[in-house]
Amino acid sequence: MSNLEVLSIAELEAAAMEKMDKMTREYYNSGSDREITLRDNLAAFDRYRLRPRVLKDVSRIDTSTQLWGKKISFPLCIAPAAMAKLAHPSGEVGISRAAANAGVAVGLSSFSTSSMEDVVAQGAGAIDYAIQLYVFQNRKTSEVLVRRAERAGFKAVFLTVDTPYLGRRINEVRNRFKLPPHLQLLNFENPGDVAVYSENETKAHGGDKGKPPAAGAGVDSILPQGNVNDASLNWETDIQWLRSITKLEIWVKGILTAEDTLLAVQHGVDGIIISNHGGRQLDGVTSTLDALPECVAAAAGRIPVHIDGGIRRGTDIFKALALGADCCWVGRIPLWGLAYDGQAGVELALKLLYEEFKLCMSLAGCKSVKEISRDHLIRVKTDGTLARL
Ligand SMILES: Cc1cc2nc3c(=O)[nH]c(=O)nc-3n(C[C@H](O)[C@H](O)[C@H](O)COP(=O)(O)O)c2cc1C
Ligand SMILES: CCCCC(=O)C(=O)O
Repeated sequence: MSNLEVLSIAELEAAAMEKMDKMTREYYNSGSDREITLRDNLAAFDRYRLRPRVLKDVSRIDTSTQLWGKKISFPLCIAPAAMAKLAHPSGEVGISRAAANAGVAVGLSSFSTSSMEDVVAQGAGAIDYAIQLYVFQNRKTSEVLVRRAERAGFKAVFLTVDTPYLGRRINEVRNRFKLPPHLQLLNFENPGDVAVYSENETKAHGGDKGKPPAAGAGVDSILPQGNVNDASLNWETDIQWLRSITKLEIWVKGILTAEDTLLAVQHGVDGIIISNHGGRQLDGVTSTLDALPECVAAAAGRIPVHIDGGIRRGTDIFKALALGADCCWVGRIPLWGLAYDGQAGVELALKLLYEEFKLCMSLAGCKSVKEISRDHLIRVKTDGTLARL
């Protein structure tokens, strides 16, 4: 496989699989429980076909769009995903360099294995960054992180709201997920913020294979007891709390309904990301593409609506835009790129997606992203017949 030329994201995924150890591969790729949502995120895109228009002079195509007042080369950015150095030593820095070369924005996980300052430095002002935020029981941990991101030049906070508790990913428990000792979570400053367990403590935390694993023996074992995600997070007080500690744009990541879209608008958030955490949280929730139309209708143009989950091809980006998304984000693909060939692998992934998207726009008769509309799609019903939107 590794000797073959990688010509699609599917081939990149296959090539990356050979490069990762079992713990990393399964941590990156899996979803929660039966993985119904993980699979449906991808399948949803196949429930639409394209309705191309012809004779539209597509000799010049503009794939670009705007995000945070800056041009991005096409509507596809890099979603925050934890611990990229499990894939490759260049980690989030490699991803950031690739994104800067491709002209797209980056979301950085709270749990990155490169420091936020190092990551932002790679963009040299050419691209923008969002810091993804987990709100911990010790709010000070989150506050310090946000203030540091503001100083480092991030443009937005992505408040992840689908994780009051982490979903149950069987692989993490079975593989006794643990951050290898040579890696560190570099966005945390105080020793008690994240847990670095000794061998004995790891056992006490569920690492003893002879015994059933303790609750929280998955990836959340990197958090110390007493400072896990704050499950009391709520609309009534916490957008306001976040607003009181930062001037950055506040985006809510993890919305799947019109009701929550309306609440996001009412609470003055700057944008939302339709997301189910890549099928890693509540299994059985709707695919993000299926959730998108009701959220777009509820937002009614008042705030930008972005989407992540299951995007693997240029045509997927096109379909999400046709259903009203302003921009798409990818989580696993950059990790696969990194595992395959470091920064160059991420660049390859972004190039493939860019070229596929551009070709799709051309062949569907769209000269600019603004021209992509619901009229370019038709839905495949369960009985196989087609229905206009
Ligand atoms: C290995 C991995 C780690 C992730 N870590 C985070 C994280 O730290 N914070 C967060 O908000 N989302 C996290 N996500 C979710 C992504 O931001 C995104 O929602 C998801 O990956 C999109 O689905 P896709 O992988 O199909 O593109 C993670 C996803 C993966 C696969
Ligand atoms: C405690 C780390 C959580 C990372 C994450 O969000 C994920 O694995 O999906």
